[in-house]
Amino acid sequence: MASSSVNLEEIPSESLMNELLRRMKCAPKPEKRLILIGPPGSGKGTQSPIIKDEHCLCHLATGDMLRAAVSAKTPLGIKAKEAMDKGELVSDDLVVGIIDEVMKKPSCKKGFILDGFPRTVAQAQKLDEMLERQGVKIDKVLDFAIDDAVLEERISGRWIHPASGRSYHTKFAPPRVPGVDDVTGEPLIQRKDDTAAVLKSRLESFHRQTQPVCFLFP
Ligand SMILES: Nc1ncnc2c1ncn2[C@@H]1O[C@H](COP(=O)(O)OP(=O)(O)O)[C@@H](O)[C@H]1O
Repeated sequence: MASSSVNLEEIPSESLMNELLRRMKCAPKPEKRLILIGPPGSGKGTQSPIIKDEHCLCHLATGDMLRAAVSAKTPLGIKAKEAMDKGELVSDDLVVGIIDEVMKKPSCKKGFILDGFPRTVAQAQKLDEMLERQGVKIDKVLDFAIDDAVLEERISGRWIHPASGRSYHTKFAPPRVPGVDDVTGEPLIQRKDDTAAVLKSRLESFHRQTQPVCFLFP
């Protein structure tokens, strides 16, 4: 058996124990590949971490990845920022490139949750090609069919912890301490696109470009 090059002595015992417990819990879990589709504020980002932990999957949230790229001012982030600020979709080729890469992460070995991808028919066709190359398929598509009328209150009260993507809501899911993340105590922020005006544009993009994707799945 190959000897590990990692010096385990430097890793805290609690971290080692937690990782061992996680591996024992995850080992018997079947592989699962899920797509979550729904309008902004429909609950994809809230439900994903719960599903991820229960089924030992990686959570691939294209919005979070794009926001990280924008904040790091990477070439990808600079290209994506303008569309995101307007609530429009980022170009298919940019997003397809991201997903193709991250799906290969070791943490996606048991499967993944696609949150916010595919968002166009072209992206769905590219996803089919990626899955065929990997010899895997989508097991379930969860359609968060929420009425537009309730989304503005959800979006305008949403606060997030940027580093983890954990989301809160001032009325429906308040943090234990106002304004700070329950786990790290770090400050929460509101997304630049979480305003009534930008939501209108995001909903228009959703109904025009993303909703047709739902009809691709039996
Ligand atoms: N698959 C995608 N294709 C194109 N643009 C995307 C995609 N995923 C996210 N984006 C961009 O990132 C923004 C935020 O995405 P996300 O966090 O999933 O927000 P939402 O709450 O609208 O689902 C979107 O409004 C869009 O500009």
